[in-house]
Amino acid sequence: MTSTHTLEVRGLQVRVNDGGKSLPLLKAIDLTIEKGQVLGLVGESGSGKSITCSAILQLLNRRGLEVEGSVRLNGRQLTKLPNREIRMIRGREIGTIMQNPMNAFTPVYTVGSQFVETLRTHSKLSKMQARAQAAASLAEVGLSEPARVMKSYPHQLSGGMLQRVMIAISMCLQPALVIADEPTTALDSVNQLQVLRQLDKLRTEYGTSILLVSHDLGVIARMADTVAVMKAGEIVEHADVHDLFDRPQHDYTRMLLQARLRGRKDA
Ligand SMILES: Nc1ncnc2c1ncn2[C@@H]1O[C@H](COP(=O)(O)OP(=O)(O)OP(=O)(O)O)[C@@H](O)[C@H]1O
Repeated sequence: MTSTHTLEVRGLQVRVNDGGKSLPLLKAIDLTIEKGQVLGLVGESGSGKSITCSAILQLLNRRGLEVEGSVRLNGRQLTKLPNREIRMIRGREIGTIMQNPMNAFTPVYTVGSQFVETLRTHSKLSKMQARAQAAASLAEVGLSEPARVMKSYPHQLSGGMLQRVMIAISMCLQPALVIADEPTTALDSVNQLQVLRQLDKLRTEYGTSILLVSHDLGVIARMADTVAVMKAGEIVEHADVHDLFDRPQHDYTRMLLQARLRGRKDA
């Protein structure tokens, strides 16, 4: 059977062993994302959004959590792959953009050397070719002084700049899927807008599918094609973005939307 989805998650369960008792963190969730589409994942704090991202990235088994179910990327089952293969898939086929981009970089190497190293790990580019591509890509994401950015250490750049470096890496590697977990939460509104624009470019120009986690329903309304709503480790509603905002089916979704309206009035 051939899959038309970039990402297809079926019956994904995560359980934690707590003093001999096995407690569910994710309760058999299903998700799909089509090529070039953005799936927004929303839900209150602790509902399981980050666990979902980590489970898709195959990062949980080694943390002593029990994981079951199926995760397919362009039809290929990721759950049974050896670590070496998964490490190559992370970066090359699945890019990540996280809330705190500082964690994605090693503090003691320049941003340029880490960018070049990442490109060379996943391609056959020479050092010079990789440097040229990295600089061009930094300019493409709107960083006006690529040479300075390349020479900087991570702590010398702002969060918004580092987020855009992460996006620039994805633009070079053109992964099938980017997982963006609260990518704009730590940014001011100008940087937020720039990062969202670049994420949008990633999907329109490169056909990248994006799993976008955000507690900000304004960001979701602007970016997502479909939305999945999580509550206590379950997907309670998965709908087209317009249907979700116009005709929410689940009480919990209605509550999230009302909380947003209240937040706007209070602001
Ligand atoms: N390694 C772990 N072991 C045990 N429980 C965990 C582990 N990681 C997360 N949890 C629990 O799983 C639940 C879901 O956490 P998760 O971080 O996915 O929530 P979230 O929806 O991303 O929240 P937030 O919006 O605050 O980031 C929480 O109750 C959390 O305490």
